[in-house]
Amino acid sequence: MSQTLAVARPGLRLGLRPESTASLSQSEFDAVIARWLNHRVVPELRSLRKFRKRLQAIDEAERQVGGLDLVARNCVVISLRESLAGKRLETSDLVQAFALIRLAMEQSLGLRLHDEQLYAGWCLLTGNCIEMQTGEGKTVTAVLPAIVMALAGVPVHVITANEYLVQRDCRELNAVYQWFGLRSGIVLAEQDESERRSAYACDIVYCTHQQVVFDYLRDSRAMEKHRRGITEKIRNLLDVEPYTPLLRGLCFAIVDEIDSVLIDDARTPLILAEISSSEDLSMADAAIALAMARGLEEGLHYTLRHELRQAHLSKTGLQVIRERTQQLSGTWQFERYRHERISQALTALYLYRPDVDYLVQGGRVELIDQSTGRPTPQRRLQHGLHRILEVKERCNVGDESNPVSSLSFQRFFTRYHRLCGMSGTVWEARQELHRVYGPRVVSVPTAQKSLRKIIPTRVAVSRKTQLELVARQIEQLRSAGRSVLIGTRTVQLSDQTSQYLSHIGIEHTVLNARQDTEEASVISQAGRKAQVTVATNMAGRGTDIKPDPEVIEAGGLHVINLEMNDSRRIDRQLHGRSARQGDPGSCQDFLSLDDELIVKELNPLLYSLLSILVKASGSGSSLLITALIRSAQSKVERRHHEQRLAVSKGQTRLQRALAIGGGSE
Ligand SMILES: Nc1ncnc2c1ncn2[C@@H]1O[C@H](COP(=O)(O)OP(=O)(O)OP(=O)(O)O)[C@@H](O)[C@H]1O
Repeated sequence: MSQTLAVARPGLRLGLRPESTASLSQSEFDAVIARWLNHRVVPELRSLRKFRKRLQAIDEAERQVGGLDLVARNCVVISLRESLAGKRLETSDLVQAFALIRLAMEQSLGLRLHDEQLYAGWCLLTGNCIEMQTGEGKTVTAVLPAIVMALAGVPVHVITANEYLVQRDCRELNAVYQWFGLRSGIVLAEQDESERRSAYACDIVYCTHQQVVFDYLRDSRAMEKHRRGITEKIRNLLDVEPYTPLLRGLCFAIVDEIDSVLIDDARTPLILAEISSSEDLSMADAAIALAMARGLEEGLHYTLRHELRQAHLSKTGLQVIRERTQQLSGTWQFERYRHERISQALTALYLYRPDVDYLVQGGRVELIDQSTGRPTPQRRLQHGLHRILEVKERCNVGDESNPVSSLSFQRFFTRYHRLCGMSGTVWEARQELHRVYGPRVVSVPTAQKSLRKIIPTRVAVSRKTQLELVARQIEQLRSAGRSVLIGTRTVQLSDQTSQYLSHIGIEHTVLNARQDTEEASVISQAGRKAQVTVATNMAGRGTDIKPDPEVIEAGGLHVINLEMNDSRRIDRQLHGRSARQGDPGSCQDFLSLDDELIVKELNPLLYSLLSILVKASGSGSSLLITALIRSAQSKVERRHHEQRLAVSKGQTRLQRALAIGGGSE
């Protein structure tokens, strides 16, 4: 059986599955997948009311299997496995699978799945995306479709937003998978090829979207090289081992935090860097471009468009550069290259800031993901910009790393046979998600009424006033016995806040892209009595802060958001760290007029109006203040939406061009 690539043969998207890693033959495997991934197989029940009948059946099945001893129960699991992987698929099998999973969860984790979670699990199985409020237990819900699919022999990818969640979720849920005799594995950036290979060979793999896309690109590259080598092989009659891909096909993916992964992160394609030297900018050229750019004057030689992160050279600017590069040889003599390099150098100098847009760590420039607050070491800016940033920050990385392949998330995720996902904040993005990726969003009701108290947004006249007022609030909350989480968008503000709190003697812990080694322990302590945690969005999405019983008694965790995020969804994720699973808690956006996003996005007239309102209210709140702030945020949301569209279109064009040229990726 030959190995095929999804890219090369769009009809055969299972092509990356190697024979050696599965017990089924290819045709059996395809039949299972096709049957499983056919929408008609699992009846869609898009309301909890319609699902009630099925819930009764699950309860009944659970009562029956609950009374069995270990041996009898294992026999039930084995026959279910055979049945799920067999010729016909019965709804009764699914009911039994759900009943067994609920039982397994209770026995191994001491946690009983709510009816709402069972309903959400069913929706996932049918290829939908579910919106469940933050803290309602999506992580454990994903186990339902993961186990059903894995028992049926379908390789499952559980994809989440960061490696902290990858490790946490797999570790916490491993006992349930073992209950069914299934193997789960994790893929991390630091792993070598053999570790990745054994992780992908597991029934259920936890990984980030970056890792799975990189591995897919690597497989594609390796197989392309192998394919090209065939003629040579035949010519020389050499017997060379075929390349075995890491991935076992793109079959079924459950994407946790789906709006972060498929929406927020889809503005830039992922780039695979490899050793080669001709295409990217050399260190020497980057240094020349920077030196030239430093000698130019804003307004006269160039203009900056902050919102688009672009620098534009004026006619005078172009003329000056032409004169100054006359002595240089090579590509410097081409107008287009000169223009592009100097524009990129201006962008690197004035539109990318350390500790806000990137970190300099271990002699490398690492971009900070604005929605998660985490460094993204494998992401590189295109067209030489990353190299210029490295030279700007005096990183001596050499000329070794060059981009060779790129793939947008839009293209990658639509290659899965079935894609489903979950998030607490996906409703706003439902249309884009459906249009671009396919799944529809189903809203799942909460198991218990949310007790989260949302305090109206306040805006302080300056950063200084903001920190003073927030510090006062922290004192009050601490003396009331509550715990406090202070959220910032940038590493810079988290450092500034931490310095201020230290200065006035408020004890606290910090979690940001620079101080991320203690992540698990910072999170585990964040719910303690009088505990103050200052964190970037690293402590946002997905993080489960468990307040101590005495903190819950005192009113739970209070979240203060100091900086507006690029989208309301990210703000809401931060709020969602409070009041989880029916506990009390509260949250507030406490912004400042100095907030970069407000300053940049509001037009001068509206900004003046906002300043007047804020000053008149004494750093307070009003509906009009909130509306003005939201309008600035909506502007960014619209722009990002357009950027995602541009990435999609760009990749489609590239793909068409390659198809004409006969390329595969
Ligand atoms: N059925 C249940 N019974 C009791 N506790 C549960 C149940 N389901 C989940 N939990 C607990 O609720 C907490 C929150 O779960 P989880 O982190 O999965 O929520 P989430 O919906 O993914 O939140 P977020 O949207 O913030 O990521 C966890 O501590 C989990 O153990």
